[in-house]
Amino acid sequence: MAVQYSVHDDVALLAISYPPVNALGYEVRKGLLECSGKAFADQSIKALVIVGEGKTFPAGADVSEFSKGTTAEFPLTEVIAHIEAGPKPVIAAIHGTALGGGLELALGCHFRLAVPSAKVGLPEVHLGIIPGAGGTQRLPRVTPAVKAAEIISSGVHLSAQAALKAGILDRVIPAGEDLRTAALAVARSLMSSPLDSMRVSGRPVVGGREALSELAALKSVVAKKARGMKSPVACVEAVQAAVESASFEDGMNEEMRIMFELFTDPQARALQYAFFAERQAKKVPELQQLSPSDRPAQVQSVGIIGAGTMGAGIAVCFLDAGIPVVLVDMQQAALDRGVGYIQHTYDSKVKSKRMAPATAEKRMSMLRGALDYGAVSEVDLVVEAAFEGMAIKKDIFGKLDKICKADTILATNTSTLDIDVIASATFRPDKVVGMHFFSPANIMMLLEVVKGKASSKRTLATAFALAGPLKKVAVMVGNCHGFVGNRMVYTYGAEAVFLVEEGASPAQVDGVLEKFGLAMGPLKMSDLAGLDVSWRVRQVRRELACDGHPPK
Ligand SMILES: C[C@H](O)CC(=O)SCCNC(=O)CCNC(=O)[C@H](O)C(C)(C)COP(=O)(O)OP(=O)(O)OC[C@H]1O[C@@H](n2cnc3c(N)ncnc32)[C@H](O)[C@@H]1OP(=O)(O)O
Repeated sequence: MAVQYSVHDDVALLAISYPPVNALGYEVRKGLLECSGKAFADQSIKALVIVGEGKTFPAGADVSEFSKGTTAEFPLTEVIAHIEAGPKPVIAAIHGTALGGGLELALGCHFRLAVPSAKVGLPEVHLGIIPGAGGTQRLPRVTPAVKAAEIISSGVHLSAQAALKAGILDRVIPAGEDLRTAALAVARSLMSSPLDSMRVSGRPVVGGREALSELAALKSVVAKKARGMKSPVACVEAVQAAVESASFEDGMNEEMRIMFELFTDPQARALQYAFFAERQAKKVPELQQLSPSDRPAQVQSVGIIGAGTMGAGIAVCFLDAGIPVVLVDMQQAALDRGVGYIQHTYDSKVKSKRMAPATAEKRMSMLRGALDYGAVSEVDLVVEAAFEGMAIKKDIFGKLDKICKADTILATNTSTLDIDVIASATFRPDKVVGMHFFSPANIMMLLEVVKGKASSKRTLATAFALAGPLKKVAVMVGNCHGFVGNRMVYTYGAEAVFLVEEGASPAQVDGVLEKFGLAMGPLKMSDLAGLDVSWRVRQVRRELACDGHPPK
């Protein structure tokens, strides 16, 4: 049973049990409709509570159904309308993440209660769609329309406190208090209250038509940032429809029209594919069911060799994850530049109010600069981010092997070079692995974990597990020239250069691709990564080339 029904005196408790995230799939929607109908019809029941079993309130509609077409059976919009229109108060008791359809369900309830650690949001925009079960119409009826549009178009997850402040939640219970007990008490306190004012759909849009000029301004900001993505703009338009429509029903019809248009769009299909692909990438067969000795090592300190753009960017990733860093460079000037880059990164976050000054200070206090390898002798992991040259890398790894404690994992950030050759410079090839970050390392999400022929499961599992705290998407790749990311970039970059050779200006080439939606054109990207790096890579590719073909 996807929804379990239990009676607590005069309150019915509907517990959604549909692992892993209680997504609102067919069985859940059917269960909610049946169980709420049963409670509404039972004279001895005076109120209902909806909770999620396990780790969360529903985290959204079941995205896996989108391509199967089963969302049309017991549509979520109708389930929510049935609950909202019902004759008895329904309390949403939220823990974990009430996202997308989950928050839409809660907004259809008459009271929203949450634990302090709960998060809520409408992240549909990341799947190329808009909240299509009333979210764009109900959210602006509990929080100002412009704020609603910001929340929906950004897909941000709000903390329980922020959601309470915004009017999205009605109460946050103190930490440690039992959610179900608190929800049952709220249900009892509301049993004889009139329901009309508790039905969000019956309320006016917060801010009314005066919000329209601010919404228009927001739409142009969002359109600029969206770079061709349709859903962020559509999110604002759906909220505009809430303001402009004569009734809630008219607004709902417009939401449905926009949703229908986006639902089958290739952008939505691609983003939904990416959603599942990212999760699939986590499931590396050989790293499933690890024996205790193969499980990831605790990484409590990190050494980074090379204070250039990559090294400094990687240092920021670890500092942000709360892991102390020793940054090593052989040149004082280079070390100063690297530390300066890190300081500048935090200063700009503080300046733009994205980080509290105390947090920035704490991160900087976890950074130590050094001019010799001896400084990393005791760290758990070293990430080498020196120049892209095999002789340099082998020399560094040989030295690290002698200096570092026996169980230190040695990772290289090489973007192209053979991990096995680098590992051969050590007496611990099982503890050598590639951890290839993409420039700028503290911003780009992808982390290639490169598997050498001797890399042990524990080494690979450690590098892979770091993706969590580093907030990266890790992908396990084989050891070949350029791995996966750069093999794609070579072809893409080469075509860009051919266009320049044929007469287009670099600005034109980048401009067209940026207009298409890329954050940065390929030629700007080469500038950022360093033209010297590309040059070195081309030299190696030429040396490795066989009969004029690129290396395998
Ligand atoms: C009509 C409505 O407006 C339309 C919608 O509601 S669209 C859906 C909106 N909701 C979302 O986009 C939320 C998507 N999910 C998430 O952000 C995250 O999964 C989460 C924050 C809930 C949990 O994160 P985390 O703990 O890191 O677990 P994560 O690995 O992402 O997911 C766990 C599993 O749940 C699945 N899952 C998560 N959300 C899902 C969803 N909405 N539908 C189907 N499966 C989902 C994942 O595919 C994964 O399955 P797997 O173990 O088989 O690979």
